[in-house]
Amino acid sequence: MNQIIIETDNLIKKFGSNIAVDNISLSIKRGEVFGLLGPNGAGKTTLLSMLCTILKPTSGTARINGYDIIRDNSMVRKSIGIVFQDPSVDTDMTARENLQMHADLYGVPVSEQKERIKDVLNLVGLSDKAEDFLNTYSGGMRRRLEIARGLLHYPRVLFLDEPTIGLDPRSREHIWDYIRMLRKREDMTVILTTHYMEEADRLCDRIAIIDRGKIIILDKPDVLKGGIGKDTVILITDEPDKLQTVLTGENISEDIRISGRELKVGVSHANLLLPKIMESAIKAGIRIESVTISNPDMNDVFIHYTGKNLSDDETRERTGRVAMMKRRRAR
Ligand SMILES: Nc1ncnc2c1ncn2[C@@H]1O[C@H](COP(=O)(O)OP(=O)(O)OP(=O)(O)O)[C@@H](O)[C@H]1O
Repeated sequence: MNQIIIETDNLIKKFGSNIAVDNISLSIKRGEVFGLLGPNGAGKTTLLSMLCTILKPTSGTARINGYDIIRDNSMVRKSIGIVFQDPSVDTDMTARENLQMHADLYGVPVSEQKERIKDVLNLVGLSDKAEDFLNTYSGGMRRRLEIARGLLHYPRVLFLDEPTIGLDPRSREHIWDYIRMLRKREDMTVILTTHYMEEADRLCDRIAIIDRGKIIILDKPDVLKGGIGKDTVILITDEPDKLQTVLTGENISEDIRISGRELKVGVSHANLLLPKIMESAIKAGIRIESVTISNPDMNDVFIHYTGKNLSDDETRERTGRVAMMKRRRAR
């Protein structure tokens, strides 16, 4: 489990004067699910494309499964599976025909093709749909088939660029289950990019947040969430202004916001400070109607490190873009 399967050394990619990937060095362990988060244009796809040998680095290099991405690129390609953003299954074929065509492209020996196709279809839960035409598949099923296709040659590392974009919540859950199973059953390393913070949180062992081509922070989701040092205590009271004055006077927090009867108090460790907050309120004769503690989530982490919020407009816009792309392809 501790064996390093991906190692990058000062990887740089420039497009003219634009530095898309700016000196990235990182190590990823065998069997990890590793997430790359970042705003649009942060350099995630460029980094993945270099690791997949689709793009040549401007300088620096990386090793995957022991092979150098520049010197041994054909061995790197044999070690990896790729599922990139653009939906690319041919809808006029059955799932089996589609996999057959890709088994030929990947150079899977003919004698092994039947068994492998059976295996990967089973792995993504599409065995009973093998003879169905892909134009009858849902978006989630097509995505699962793309993952099956990326697994045909039994790669050690699977790259997933936005594996669940445009899918409904139930299909996303399905894809998450398959990714977890792959890691467990196949000891496969999975590198994924996503714009869904909850997805990254629930799925990834470690997450790197990238902005302007650089890794800003890299750690386990729990450490990232704990590290921004901010919980929010939400108090409902008839006297929010008075309570704010009391809490400020007691030096409990400088980050207190009032909205109607609600008082939001930003603190570093809510569990430790809550008794003190309640005690101060009681002493001042202020009645508290309810108390809730809100811990930081990955979205808070993302905003903290990038200053941007991906949870709303941008995600919706991207989802719409992919839906449009699919509609165009279907014509
Ligand atoms: N082929 C290219 N030619 C010129 N510039 C490029 C090319 N590919 C990417 N870039 C630029 O490199 C930077 C990083 O882009 P990249 O697509 O890697 O970001 P990203 O984090 O994957 O973004 P997104 O989340 O939108 O997919 C951007 O400024 C982009 O405009």
